[in-house]
Amino acid sequence: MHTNSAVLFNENTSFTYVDVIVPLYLKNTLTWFVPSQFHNGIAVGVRVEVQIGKSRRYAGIIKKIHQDKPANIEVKPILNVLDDRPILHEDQLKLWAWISKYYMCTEGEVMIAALPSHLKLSSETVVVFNPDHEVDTQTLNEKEYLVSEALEIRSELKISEIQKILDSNHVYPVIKQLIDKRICLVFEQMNETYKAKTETYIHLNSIYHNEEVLETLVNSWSKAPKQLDLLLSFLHLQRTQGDVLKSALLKKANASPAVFDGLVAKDILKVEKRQVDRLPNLPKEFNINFRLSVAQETALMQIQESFQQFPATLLHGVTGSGKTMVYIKLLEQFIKKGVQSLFLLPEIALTSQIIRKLRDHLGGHVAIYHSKFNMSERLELWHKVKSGEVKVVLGARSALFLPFSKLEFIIIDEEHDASYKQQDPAPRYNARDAAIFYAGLVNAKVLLGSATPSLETYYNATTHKYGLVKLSERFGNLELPDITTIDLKLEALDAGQSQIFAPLTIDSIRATLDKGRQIIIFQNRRGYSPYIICNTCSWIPKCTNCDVSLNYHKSSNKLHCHYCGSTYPLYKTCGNCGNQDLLQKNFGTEHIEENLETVFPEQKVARMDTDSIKGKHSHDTLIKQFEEHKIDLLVGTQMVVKGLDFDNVGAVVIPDGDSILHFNDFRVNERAFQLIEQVSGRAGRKNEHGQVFIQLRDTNHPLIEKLQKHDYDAFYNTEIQERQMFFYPPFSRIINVQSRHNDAFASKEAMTIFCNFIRQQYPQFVFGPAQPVINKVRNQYIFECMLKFQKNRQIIDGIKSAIETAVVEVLNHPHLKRTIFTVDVDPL
Ligand SMILES: Nc1ncnc2c1ncn2[C@@H]1O[C@H](COP(=O)(O)OP(=O)(O)OP(=O)(O)O)[C@@H](O)[C@H]1O
Ligand SMILES: [Zn+2]
Repeated sequence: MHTNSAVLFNENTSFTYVDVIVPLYLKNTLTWFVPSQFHNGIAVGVRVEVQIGKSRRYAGIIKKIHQDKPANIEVKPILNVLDDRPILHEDQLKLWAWISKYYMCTEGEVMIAALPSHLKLSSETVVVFNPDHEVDTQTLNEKEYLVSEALEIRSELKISEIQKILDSNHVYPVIKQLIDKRICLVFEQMNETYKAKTETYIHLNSIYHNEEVLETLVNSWSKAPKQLDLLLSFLHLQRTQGDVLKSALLKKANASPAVFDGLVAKDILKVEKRQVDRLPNLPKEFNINFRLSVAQETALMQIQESFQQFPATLLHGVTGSGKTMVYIKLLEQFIKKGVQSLFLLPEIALTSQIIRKLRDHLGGHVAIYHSKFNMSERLELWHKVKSGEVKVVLGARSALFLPFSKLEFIIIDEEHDASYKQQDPAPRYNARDAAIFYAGLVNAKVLLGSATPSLETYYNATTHKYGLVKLSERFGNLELPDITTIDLKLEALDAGQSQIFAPLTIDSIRATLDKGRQIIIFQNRRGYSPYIICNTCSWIPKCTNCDVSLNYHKSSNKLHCHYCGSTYPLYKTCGNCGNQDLLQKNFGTEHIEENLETVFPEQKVARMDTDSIKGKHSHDTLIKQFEEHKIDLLVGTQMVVKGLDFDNVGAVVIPDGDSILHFNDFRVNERAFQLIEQVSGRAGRKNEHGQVFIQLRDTNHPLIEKLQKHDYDAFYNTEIQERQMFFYPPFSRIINVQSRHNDAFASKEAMTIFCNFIRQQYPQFVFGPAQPVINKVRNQYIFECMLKFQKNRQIIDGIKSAIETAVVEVLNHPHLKRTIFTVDVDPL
């Protein structure tokens, strides 16, 4: 009975509760009770340790503090407060909430995408020992020491194992400390392959920091005079230069590594492997050593005027017009004002080229947020952005989630790029659109840049929802390249030397090479040949998990599935009729590379696609080699298209234009125009006029003439009419829904029930169920439907809630409960 009276007593005083976001797929935000000892530590944006279920623990983020006891459920207490101040601002949480609502995912899923892994902890988290960090054990308390010692021996531990080691469930604060002290890292599969560059620094064992002890050591030195010499050189260097690099020490003392190792063995010198910032810490200085052209200057002024009037402005500047220089000028102004800016780029365009350019002119004011950088660096940047120390962040879509304190300017370069949209997993958000929403929240100005804007953005600009500024000439008054078509109906492929290029194309390539200029060959397909087909019965080998045709890769001499990565041995005979007459149809980048090597044996050929950059040549190395003219012919996929700036490209060749122009999607024309105009735009950017050669059969395709005139407006005017006629975006909104199940019938039934449910309410909006072109991936059968409807707030909200109800409805059928639904809002 006395327990009851205790509760009664407490209910008179007010209880404090917190709503907490945890990095999980959970439909509803959960609520915890805050024990009184934590009352002073809690705030919105602070991480707390919470338990879900019997044993799983998470570091969640406080979203709301309140006094409303949730009805009908037992509320558990939070276990710990992990931060002494919020790790993000309330505006960030508003952005999370918007993304979750708009893109129909949970805030937990947004949290997973938004936070660097070092800020996310859960029972499943694995922490690893940081091999590059010398642990100064004196700075650790007993618990931290125990864990760091265990980590050093075992190199990785699950959080549950750490709980055992400490014989306590309260381990999150200890782990947080160890992360802050850089002794442990949170393990992430993705980063395994990335090896940060390290340099070896030397320290004196701290017992010799005491002058007397050091003197005794030196004076009583007997054997190994070379070691003593080295030690003295070290002491000298340390006094004169501060941090001592091992390489510098050995050079100065002219000593061998063995002598050095002797001093380490005696525990006199200590070795510290320090991760080198790939980017040197540049001074925060400007170096604006260029002048804008008259056209650029005018554009700059118009952008500033437009900022007074519109929340977002489109800079529509042709390829090579120098949009980057205009961005740099604007960034300079915002930095000088003391406020922050965010420069977003598609991941793949985030190369050392653009990084170099920004840092050349804006120095240490620019920081980079890149998935290639290690996790400690990302955590450090997180804090520097929050404190306002960092003024400009250059990054891909996830940089939007950084905790800016006074963000006033967002650049979204190559705004048309589909990789701003995250495909898988959820949140399936478009960082461009989320950035525009966020800018509205914090009152920042947005500049969208592109030579080939998306239809949606150009529509917004021409209907005065956004401002529009044009930059219609290339810098240095260079002309845009000439586009020539090579008609494959008339020009047979060169049967002798090449099954890929027509003789006319080869002649044109040769003429360009003879002038000492470089060439880019664009083919949007990896591998050797996209598919193999039986000449007798037309059988095509397919992936048994994914129902897509397999691609032959010569380097592995195997057939590859580009969807699930499975490989298959090469077929010698047809799997259907047994005939041995198998043909390779079409060609991928690998085949082109090989072909060029045969036709141009004297020239250096290289390939840039996701296969080639995994190996010894990284994306950046290839770009650098091409810049330095060490490569004559560069074959590549989309990767060669994105915003690259080379000075000596004489020609761009597109060997298979038809495959770009014919594709089963309502955005085919937009994609084709963007792709061809962008890849063409890599030619003739400096000095001399560039050429583009497109091999194709469909030479009368209406896009070709518009491309030849580089007439975006003509393309837009035709395309926008078609969109209106067929009620596609930007005139309508689309949500795609897919069902997946390892049983084909179940998947179809699930989608059918789903569609019927939505149809009851919105009969005219549902298109489906349908089987997508690729209808089996990783042994899951896929069915889909498209919901297409008016851009009307009420309808959109209605449809979204109907989708949620319909999913629940389907999953209520016992035999369908394992169906996976994915919802893609504004799919690309
Ligand atoms: N004002 C200027 N002074 C000196 N060089 C300039 C200036 N403007 C542009 N350039 C040079 O012209 C080239 C093209 O500029 P930039 O790369 O900014 O074009 P862009 O508009 O971004 O093109 P794309 O859309 O094709 O990526 C670059 O090498 C750039 O350094
Ligand atoms: Zn497959």
